Parts: sequence; C-alpha cells; structure tokens
Amino acid sequence: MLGSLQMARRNVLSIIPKIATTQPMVSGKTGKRWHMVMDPGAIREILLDRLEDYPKSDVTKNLLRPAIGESLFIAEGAHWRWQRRAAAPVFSQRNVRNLAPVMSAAADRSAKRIAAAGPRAVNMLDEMVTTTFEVIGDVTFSGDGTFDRDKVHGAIDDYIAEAGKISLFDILGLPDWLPRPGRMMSGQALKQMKAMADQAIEARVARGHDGTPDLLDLLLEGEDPKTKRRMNTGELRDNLLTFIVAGHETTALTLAWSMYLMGFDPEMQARARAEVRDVLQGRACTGDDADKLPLVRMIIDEALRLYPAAGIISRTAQKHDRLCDREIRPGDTVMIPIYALGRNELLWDDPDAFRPERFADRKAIDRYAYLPFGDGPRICIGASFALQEAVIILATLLGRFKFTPVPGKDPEPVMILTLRPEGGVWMTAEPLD
Ligand code: HEM
Repeated sequence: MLGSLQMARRNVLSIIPKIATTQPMVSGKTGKRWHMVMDPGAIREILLDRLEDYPKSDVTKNLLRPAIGESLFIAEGAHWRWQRRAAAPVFSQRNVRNLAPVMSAAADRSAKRIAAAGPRAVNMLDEMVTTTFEVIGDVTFSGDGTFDRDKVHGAIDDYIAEAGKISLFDILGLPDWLPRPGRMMSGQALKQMKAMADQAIEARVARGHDGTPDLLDLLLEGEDPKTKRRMNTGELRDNLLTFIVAGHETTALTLAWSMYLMGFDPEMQARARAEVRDVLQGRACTGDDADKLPLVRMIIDEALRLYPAAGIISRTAQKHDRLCDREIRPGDTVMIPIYALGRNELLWDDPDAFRPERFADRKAIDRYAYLPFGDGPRICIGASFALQEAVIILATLLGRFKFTPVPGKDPEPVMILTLRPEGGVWMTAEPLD
C-alpha cells in the first residue's frame, strides 16, 4: 500500500484501481474512510437529490479558499445559492456568443505563433495554456492597465500546481508533512494579486464599459433576483479569479488531449479538417461557425470522456446513508472519479477506444455516465463558454495545419488536481495553404 501511495503522490491515476472501471463502487480506508462511486443512480443522488448532504469536500475548500475566498466554487448553502443566481446570466447563451470574437482572435494569434515556430515541433500543451489564458484574461480584466496579466498567470499556475499535490494527501487522510497552502504562495503574493484585481474592478466601475460587455461588466450588472443582492468588490474579485482558475487550464488540457488523440488517428484528423475547411474557407472560426462543426465538437466530447480535465471530484458526507448498498458515515470522503466513469466497461462499448461518433446521438448516452462538467445544481457554470472556446480554437488550428506527433515524445497522463499530459503534447505542424 505504501508503495502505491508513493506513486499516488505523483499521480492519482495510480490509486484509481482497475476495478473502478468494472465495478459500480469501490471503498477503502487510508487514514480516512473513502468511497469511489461509479454507479449512475448513486451519483445522481450525490450531485442532485441530496446536494445538502454531500457538500464539496473540506479538502477542496481549504485548498482554494486562500486564493478565491468564499466564491461560487466553494461556497455552500444560501451563500452559494445567491451567488449562483447572480452569476447565471453572465453565462447565458447570448453573452457567451458575444464573447466569441475574443476567442477567434486568440485562436488566430495561436495559429500565427505556431506558424512562426515551424518547422520546429511545438508543445501544444504550453501553446494551449497560453491561448486560453489570453482568452480568460481578455474577458475578465482586459484593458485595465493596473492588471499585470503575466504576473497573475504565473501566480495562479504556481498555486494550482502546489495545491494539487497537497489535496491528494488530504483526500487520502495522510500525515500532514507537506507545506500548507498559506505557505505555498506567500501571503504577500496573494495579497498583491487580489489588490491588483480590486484596482482593476474599481477602475472599471469608474470608467464604465464600452462595446461588448465582458465577464467583469456582466458580473457587475449581476443581481440575485430573489434577494436583490449584488456583489461587492471583494466578491467580484473572488469570483473573477475563480473563473480564471477554473476556466483556463481545464480548457487548455481539453484542447491538448484532443490534439494528442487526433495525432494517433490521422484519418479522423483528415475528416475533421475537411469539415472545417468546408465551413471556414481559411479564416479563423467564429461563434456561428462553431455550430456548423459537429465532428469537431464530437472530438472534444470524446477527449473529455477519455481525458476529463477534472478527473475526480470529491464530497464530504454529512449524514449516515447507503449508496449501492454500502454504509456511508458522516465525514467519509465520497469521490466521483469522472475519469474511471468515462472508461467504465458497464457503461461504454469499447471504452478505451477513441470513437468520436459515439456522441452523434447524444440522447443514447446516460447522463450520469458522462460527467466532464459535473451535474446537478453545481454543474460547471462555464461549460458552454469552454465548449465554444474549444471548438473555435481547435477548428481554427485544424484548418491551418496538419498535426503529426513527434515520435518518442508520448506524454504520460498524470492526475493531480487536473488530468495533465505530463511531458507535453509535442507535434509538428505542417502549414496548409
Ligand atoms: C473544459 C473546461 C472545463 C471543465 C472540464 C470544467 C469542469 C468543471 C467541473 C467538473 C465542475 C464541478 C466541480 C464539482 O462538482 O466539484 C466545475 C465547476 C465550476 N466551473 Fe468549470 N470546467 C471547465 C471550464 C470552466 C470555465 C471556462 C469556467 C468559467 C469561466 C468555469 C467555472 C466553474 C465554476 C465557477 C464552477 C463552480 C460552480 C458551482 O459550484 O456553482 N469552468 N467545472
């Protein structure tokens, strides 16, 4: 067990047992009692029917609180509900569609960087992280001179990397020998990042907005229809930083894994490119184009099944309960390994195969067998934003380059907080005319 825990320190995938892909539930005890639930009915109970009995795990909250406060991602009860109601319109279909030009422009810049790097191989993971950070930076604090995008990007990425290592040990109930979040990023660095965001918000309030409203403008207008409550500067800042933390790396990973999978399936890549070139005729993909690219969307859906960026989500049970006829006690950690769910033999045909067409008929897919964005009231608020962004970027790049994996540079799937291709996704990009 100790050996596998040592491995788990580097990679949570090593502790998701193989039986998690053949069983509805696996339980164990490593300091704390824990359960991994793969049964769609039991997952529905946790995420939908008994939300209050299964709040997000203390581990998740303690880790993220120093950076993002009591924001939407970690708040519970009434404090979560009013924030969710106030933020919901920010991500309406119309508002997300209005932000598509920011995504198309970032995709176009990415294509130019890749072309300039050629004929060298490009690490598409790093390239996608840069591109999605440009998008989220441009739709939050854009145009506000006081906000140093590179500084915040570096600070957030360091925080996520360190937080992930600790979370795993906490989930497993292991001794507390690693530094705590407060020490990972000095109090000073956190304070500086928040002060920068506060200044940017106050500058925006003073200036008002012109042109298309971005996420900050929309959140400033947000009001909970029930309580009429609006967010103050601190709440706005915590939620905008949450969007940056929750939104950019996850989307970048989805794109990097999609590229990786297409590298292994040149025929699928060629089919997707034919679809893209037919619609785009060489230009960057727009929001309206994104609706006309079903195969590109299916590739992203399939990448999210095989390599879900949020590979595991966890809750702390509050009450005695039974799930799949097993005892749950208050304090037990209940994990939903989204990764194992997507590869579960009871739920999918040929689960390890890359077959985007399985998403051609979405109604045929059990809702609780496919949860890349979670489900229930706490489902990812940014899902349609992320999917639109991923289609726009992937389509733009596919229309301009043929991608081939670099031999001997296979990434290793490593899950800490997110599921990453360790070593990067190295590809040569051959420009097309
Ligand atoms: C492919 C990209 C993304 C993936 C795979 C993803 C995945 C998830 C998952 C699985 C959850 C639920 C966590 C849980 O129940 O414990 C979640 C929640 C959340 N996500 Fe995303 N996400 C993505 C992109 C985004 C984007 C772009 C944003 C914002 C701009 C965002 C903001 C949030 C927020 C605020 C929550 C918490 C919602 C609540 O608790 O009410 N995510 N995400």
